Amino acid sequence: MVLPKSKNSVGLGNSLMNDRFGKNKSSNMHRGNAIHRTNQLGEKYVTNEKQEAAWVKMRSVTEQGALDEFLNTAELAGTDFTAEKMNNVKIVHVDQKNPYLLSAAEERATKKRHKDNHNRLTVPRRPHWDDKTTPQELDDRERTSLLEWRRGLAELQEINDLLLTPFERNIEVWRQLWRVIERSDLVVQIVDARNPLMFRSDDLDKYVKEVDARKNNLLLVNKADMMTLEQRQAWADYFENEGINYTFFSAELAKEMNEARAAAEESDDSEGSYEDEDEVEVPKKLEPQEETEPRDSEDNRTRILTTDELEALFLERAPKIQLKEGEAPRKTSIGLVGYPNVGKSSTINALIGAKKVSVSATPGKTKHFQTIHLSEEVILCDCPGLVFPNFATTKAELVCNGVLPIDQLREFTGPAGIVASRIPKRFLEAVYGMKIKIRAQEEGGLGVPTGSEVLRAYATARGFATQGMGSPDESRAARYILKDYVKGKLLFCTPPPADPEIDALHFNRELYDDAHLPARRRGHLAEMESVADSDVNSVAMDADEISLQDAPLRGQKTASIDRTFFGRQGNAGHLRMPFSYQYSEQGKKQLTGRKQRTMVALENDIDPADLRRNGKKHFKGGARRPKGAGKPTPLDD
Ligand SMILES: Nc1nc2c(ncn2[C@@H]2O[C@H](COP(=O)(O)OP(=O)(O)OP(=O)(O)O)[C@@H](O)[C@H]2O)c(=O)[nH]1
Repeated sequence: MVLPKSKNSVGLGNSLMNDRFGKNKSSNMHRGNAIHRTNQLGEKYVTNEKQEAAWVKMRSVTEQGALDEFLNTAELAGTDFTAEKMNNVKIVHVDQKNPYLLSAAEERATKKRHKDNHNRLTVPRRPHWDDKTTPQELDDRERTSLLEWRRGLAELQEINDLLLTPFERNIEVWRQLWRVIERSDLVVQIVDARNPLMFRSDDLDKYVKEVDARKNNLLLVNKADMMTLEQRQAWADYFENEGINYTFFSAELAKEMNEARAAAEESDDSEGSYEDEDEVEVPKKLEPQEETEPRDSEDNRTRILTTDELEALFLERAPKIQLKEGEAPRKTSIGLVGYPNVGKSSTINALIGAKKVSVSATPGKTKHFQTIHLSEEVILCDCPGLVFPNFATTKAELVCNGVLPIDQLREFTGPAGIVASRIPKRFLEAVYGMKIKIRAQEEGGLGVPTGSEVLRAYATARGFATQGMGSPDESRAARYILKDYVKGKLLFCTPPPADPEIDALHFNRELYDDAHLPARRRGHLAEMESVADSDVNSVAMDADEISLQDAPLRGQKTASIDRTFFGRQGNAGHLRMPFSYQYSEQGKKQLTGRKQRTMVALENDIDPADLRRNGKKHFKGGARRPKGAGKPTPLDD
């Protein structure tokens, strides 16, 4: 499937059209200096040097239309070309099975092909250069190297009929990565805990060692607050078996801890009242922790580090700096790389203890290589978020992993099918206050909802209707549900590879209990499970019974639907993240019960996942103030 082309898409195709048909014609004619290049056949040719704004050059290019892809490759190669009209349109027959998803057997076969071709998933290397290399020569070599790399991946994709992530194609972004690697003593790959291998490039680890064998790698499994202890244990086993240097971290928890610290400090001065978000009792004052008890090795394998511990780990894992004679002392350089949205900015924000980089759910915010002086010893190098080449089973999988954007989605049945198969029906019903009507097993149903059944139920419960026919607007429902899934409001963590395979539903079973529901919806899961389906039907909405034609009544209907479902304490809102972050300068000063508990949990060695389940119990008898809670580290510059 070719995604709709962005209005802002750049590329030679657009430029040619503009040149030819006059748009910006006069400016294009004077746009750049002539550059003399030589292609691989030794033929000389002249190009105009592009003089684009820095932000245009750094724009991430991941998916290109066929023409742009072709022209861009030609541009990189500096070749002339002729176009040929191709006629390779695939027709997909829609039958019972969702054509956008794989059957279990197909998935196994695809994964085997992934394994067989895994070593072909490389990152582009920066070509060799030395003092004698001119900038022009280096530029040419870099382009040639990138071109060869792209050709290799295109071949891999076509010959083996494999689907790849929409990997970064912009040479400027790769140049940033090359610089970050060259500069760093320790390269930290940040990945999303929900699917660490999807976001990891093991070839990047190899490349780091190729650049300089003394450099080290660290895999930072961020968003670990979304995992259960058992899940962290399983992944720790896997990483250890594979010899991967890893650690668990949660930028979200760390941020809450920073905020809680700052607020606790303020509360020392004034007897402030805390805003408690739920019914859990929160101690008014945190007492200093007497001493830190030694942690056992199991705990070290799976614990989620605090920011202080993470900084210490960086220094521990980075090689000792060996200065050459006459060389001035320098700080240890830590390079942070990863896909967009894995939480690089959040990790850096948590580390510096103050908001310096904007945090956003939109991919591709960090677009320039930045250095941040974290302390007297550590300097962080933040690389733009970039998608590494990796295999994917389906585009639907890429959407669910947040790698393909939801807003540009045209085919939503595949991703919705994945959500429906992963998140238990009862849990979806309890989260959204809806009844999912599924096809009876005797009529060919599988006992679990299809994506469409979930979407219809959601659209009906929210009053989303299509224009004209007024049927449930599944496409609109899909956008909401998929965004909730990508954000982690509907949680699913991929198990590590194992033989025999770990059952994913069992692996995730602890994520669908009452404690993972929004506070005001707790209790409904148990209630629902105890009520027979027929009884539930009498209070819940039924996709076939509710008319969605009456647009002005939609809001009222939605509210009344949810009230019916949830009784008097009904809540039509969305599930709140257990550790959702609402940043504001003022917000920092408002210590909430939840944030205070997070800090206390981390400082008192309580598993944050456990904390959510048994919140109140942990705080009986009072909690203590963390030792060494201090102000954030000041920046050098
Ligand atoms: N639950 C949870 N969410 C997190 C964590 N870290 C980051 N997030 C969320 O993930 C989203 C992306 O975080 P960012 O820090 O902007 O990601 P990034 O990698 O810097 O993204 P780019 O700037 O696009 O490269 C935000 O919505 C964060 O709130 C975490 O540890 N736990």
